[in-house]
Amino acid sequence: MMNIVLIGFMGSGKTTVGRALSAKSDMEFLDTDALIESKEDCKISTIFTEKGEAHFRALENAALKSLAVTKDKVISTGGGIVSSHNNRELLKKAGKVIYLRVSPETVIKRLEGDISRPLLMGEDKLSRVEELLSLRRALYESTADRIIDVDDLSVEEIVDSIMKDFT
Ligand SMILES: Nc1ncnc2c1ncn2[C@@H]1O[C@H](COP(=O)(O)OP(=O)(O)OP(=O)(O)O)[C@@H](O)[C@H]1O
Ligand SMILES: O=C(O)C1=C[C@@H](O)[C@@H](O)[C@H](O)C1
Ligand SMILES: [Mg+2]
Repeated sequence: MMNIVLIGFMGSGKTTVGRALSAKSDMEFLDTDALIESKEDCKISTIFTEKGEAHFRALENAALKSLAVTKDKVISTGGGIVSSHNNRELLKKAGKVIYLRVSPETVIKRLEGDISRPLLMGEDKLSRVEELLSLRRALYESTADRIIDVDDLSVEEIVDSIMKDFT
């Protein structure tokens, strides 16, 4: 089977849902953020502070390219991966793309106290999330084969909803 690729904003649950989907479906799990951290042997927050966002985006594009040749995997992505046109093309080629759509309020609730997401570190997080989402919303939607509104769904419900498409 082709890959299942999860996209969506920070805190939408791509990593959490991807891992649970992998466990339930017996498909291997890959996460672009985790691939970058292990290849660079460095936390994403450190890559951002020491090398900058542009460098991180180059690493992310390379990670995604390396996944384009895989199959039968569950692939979770970084929240900003849709920002580049090349990435959007690679995502569509990589497999069935599922957008986990989340509201800004849910993002804030889920990531309260989190310090691992460098783009959400300053004051007034809600405005920051709304601003980033307004730049990305259309990109997530146009890249996705399917959209799931996840605000009111448990991880298990999301996993089951995705698996229904493949049985
Ligand atoms: N459906 C859900 N219901 C409740 N909590 C959830 C749900 N999905 C994810 N979470 C929680 O939200 C937090 C963020 O989830 P996760 O790290 O999977 O997001 P992500 O989309 O991978 O974010 P990023 O883009 O930054 O990698 C975690 O604490 C996770 O347990
Ligand atoms: O939304 C984003 O731009 C990001 C999301 C995370 O998954 C990481 O890829 C990184 O923190 C950047
Ligand atoms: Mg993640």
